[in-house]
Amino acid sequence: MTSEIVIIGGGVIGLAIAIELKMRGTNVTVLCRDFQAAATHAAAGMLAPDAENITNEAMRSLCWRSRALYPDWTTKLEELTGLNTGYRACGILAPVFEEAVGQGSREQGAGSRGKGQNFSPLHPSHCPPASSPAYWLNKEAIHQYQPGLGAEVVGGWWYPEDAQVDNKALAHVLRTAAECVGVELKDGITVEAFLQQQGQVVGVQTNVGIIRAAHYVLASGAWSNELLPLPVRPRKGQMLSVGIPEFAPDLPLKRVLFGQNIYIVPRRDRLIIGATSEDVGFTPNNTPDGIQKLLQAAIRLYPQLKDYPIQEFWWGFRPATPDELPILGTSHCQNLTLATGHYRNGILLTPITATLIADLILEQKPDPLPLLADFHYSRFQSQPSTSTQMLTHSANFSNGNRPAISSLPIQDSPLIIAGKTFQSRLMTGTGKYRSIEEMQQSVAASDCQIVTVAVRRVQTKAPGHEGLAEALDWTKIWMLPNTAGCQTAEEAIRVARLGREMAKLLGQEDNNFIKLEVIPDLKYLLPDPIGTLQAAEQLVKEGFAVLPYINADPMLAKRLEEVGCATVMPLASPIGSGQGLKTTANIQIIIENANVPVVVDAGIGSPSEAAQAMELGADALLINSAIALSPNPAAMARAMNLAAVAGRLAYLAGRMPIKDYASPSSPLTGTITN
Ligand SMILES: Cc1cc2nc3c(=O)[nH]c(=O)nc-3n(C[C@H](O)[C@H](O)[C@H](O)COP(=O)(O)OP(=O)(O)OC[C@H]3O[C@@H](n4cnc5c(N)ncnc54)[C@H](O)[C@@H]3O)c2cc1C
Ligand SMILES: CC(=O)[C@@H](O)[C@H](O)COP(=O)(O)O
Repeated sequence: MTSEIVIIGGGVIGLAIAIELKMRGTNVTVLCRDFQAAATHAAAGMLAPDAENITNEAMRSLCWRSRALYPDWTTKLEELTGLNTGYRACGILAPVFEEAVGQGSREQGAGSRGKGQNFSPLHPSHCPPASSPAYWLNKEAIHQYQPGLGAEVVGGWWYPEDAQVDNKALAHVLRTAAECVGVELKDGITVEAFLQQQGQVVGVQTNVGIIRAAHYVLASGAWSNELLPLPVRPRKGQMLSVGIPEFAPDLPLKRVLFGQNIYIVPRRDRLIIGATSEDVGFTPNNTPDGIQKLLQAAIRLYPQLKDYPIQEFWWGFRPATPDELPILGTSHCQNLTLATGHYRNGILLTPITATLIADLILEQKPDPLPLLADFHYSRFQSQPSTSTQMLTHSANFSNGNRPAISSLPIQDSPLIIAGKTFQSRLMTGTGKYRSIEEMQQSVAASDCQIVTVAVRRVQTKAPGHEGLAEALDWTKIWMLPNTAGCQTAEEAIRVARLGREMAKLLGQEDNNFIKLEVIPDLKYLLPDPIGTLQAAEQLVKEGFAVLPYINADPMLAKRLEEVGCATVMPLASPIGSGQGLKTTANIQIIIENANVPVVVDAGIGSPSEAAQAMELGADALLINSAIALSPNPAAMARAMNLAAVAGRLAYLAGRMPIKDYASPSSPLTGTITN
C-alpha cells in the first residue's frame, strides 16, 4: 500500500492531523494499533490553559490559540458529520480551601484582573496569565455563584474562557469526519519500526508487512518511545464517573470545578471525576487507593455527589515528556514529522496541532510566528543535531598546517540509529582492559558516543566489570547494553530486558537499545542465526531498538531488517581474534542492500582494517579487543577514531579506479627538451 502521508496513531492528534491534511488535498492513511486504547478516550475533556496554570510562555500561548480555535473547529466538524462534540464554553471555577496570605483583604468580591494589568501573584498556584481574564471570588461570592460547594471552600478563581469538550464524543466525531472526507483508517495495525535510509524514512514495518508513504507523522501518544528514542513516558490517570440522579436539580453543576489534585467535569447526565497522576509505566487497571483518593477529594469539593450512583471507572496514559511540553515539528528524518507528548493538554491542543503540523508538512511554511520552535525534539538532545552537517567529529587536524576536515568541500549526515543521532561512527566496548582507568582513558581518546556493556558481566560483577556503572559519564555516553554470554534466544530476551532496566537506572530513561548476541558456540563465538532472528523479532515487538550481532550473511541481514532491527552488525572475523576483515565480499553485499545502518563488529585488529571497513561504506564500527589489548590502549583508541574518520572520508570522497598498467603521475606532454 502506498499513501502520500501515513499517520501513526489514531488518537485525537493523529485523527485531527489526518482530517486537516485530507481537507487540503492529500491522501492520508491512519495506522492505529487500537483506536479505543488511547488517552483520548480516557481524558476529562477540559480546555483549561488558565485553570492548569501553565507557566511556560510558549506553551501558554499555544494553548490559548488552540482554545480560541475550538468553537469554529468543532462547529465545522459537527456540520460535516451531523454529530455533537459536546463543546461547551462553560468556564472553569477553581475553588481553594486556604486563602493565600493577603488574598482576602486585597480581593473583595468578584473582580477582574483585566487584560494586560500588572497583577502581583497572590496565589501563585492559580495565577493565570495577564491576557486571559480571571476573577477572584471571595467566600460569599463563590458559594453564591456555585451552590453546593463544600463548606471548607474559602474562595476561588473563576476562569470564564476555559471550556470543555466531551472527549469521547469528539473522538467519535473525528473518526466519522475522517471517514467522510476519505481518510483511510486502519485499525489493528501496529507499527513496529521506522525503516530509515540516509536521513529518510523509507517505510514502516508493521504487523502486516511494510507500508510505505512519501511522508510520515508520529502521533502515537504515550507509546511513541517504542518507535523512536523520544523521552515520552506514560503517566497514568485514573478516573470515574457518577450519574446525576433524577432527584438532583437539572445540571446542578454548571461549570467545571478544578480543585487541588481533583476536578469534576459536568456532562449532560453525569459528572466526570479525575484524575490521579501516577508514574507506574503502562500498569493497567483502577486501584482502590486511586479511586478512594479521587472520591474523597471530590466529596470534599462538592459534597452532594456522595449519594450519586457510581457509573464507571477507567484509566489512561498521558504522553508525558520531562518538561511537560509536547514534541512538535520536524525530526531527524526529512520526511518524518513529530506530533506527540501532549501530556495533560492533548485534547486542548488538538486543533492548533493539526493546523500547524499540516502547514509544516504541506506548505513547508515552517512556523512564521514561530509557534513550534519551543517544542522541537532537539531540546532533549545533549548535542544539537542537524540532518546534514560537515564531517567535523573528532579528528581535528587543525593544530598543524593541515586543514580542518570541516573546511573540506564534503558533506556527511550523522549516524542515525533508531532515530537517535550520533556524530561518532566508532563504538567501543568495556571488556578486556587491564584497569578501569585504561578503559576510561581509551573511551575518552576514542571520542566514541556509544559504549557497549555486557549486562551479564555487570550483573555478576565479573572481573573488570565492578564499578563499571560509575566509571563512565552516562550523561555523555549512550549505553549499548549487550547480551554477551547468552546461548539461546530466551536467555538473550531476558538479559535484554535487564539491560533496559540497567540503562534506566543509570539515568537513560529513554534508552531502548540492545546489542543482541546469541552465541552458543564458545570456540569461534559465532552467533546462532536462527536464535538471533527469533530473539530480534520478540525484542522489536517489545519496543527495543535491536542491533543484532551476526555472521556476515546478507540473507540474514535482510530478514533482521524486515523484522524491524535498528541496524545489522556483521562480524569482520571472530570476536577478539584480531584477524581483520575476512568477510569483505559479504559485508559489501549487506551494505549494498541495507536500509538500516551497517555496523562492522568484531575481529578488527588494526586501524588500517578499521579504515578499510569504513571505505567499503560501513556506517559504523564496533571495536573492543584491538583497543583494550594494545600495549597503549588510549593511543590505539585514538588511532581507531582517526581510522574511522579517514575511512568514512575516503568513502565519501570516492576511490580512484584500479588500472591494469602504470600511468605516470607527471604529464608527458609539455616537457622541456634540450
Ligand atoms: C486521565 C486523563 C485525563 C486527561 N484529561 C485531559 C483534559 O482534561 N484535557 C486535555 O486537554 N487533555 C487531557 N488528557 C490528555 C490527553 O488525553 C492526551 O494528551 C491526548 O489524548 C493525546 O492524544 P494522542 O492522539 O497523542 O494520543 P492517544 O490518544 O493516546 O492516541 C495514541 C494512539 O496511537 C496508537 N498507537 C500507539 N502506538 C502505536 C503503534 N506503534 N502503531 C500504531 N498505533 C499506535 C494507540 O493505540 C492510540 O490509539 C488526559 C489524559 C488522561 C490519561
Ligand atoms: C564488546 C563486544 O561487543 C564484542 O563482542 C564485539 O563484538 C567486539 O569485538 P572485538 O573485541 O573483536 O573488537
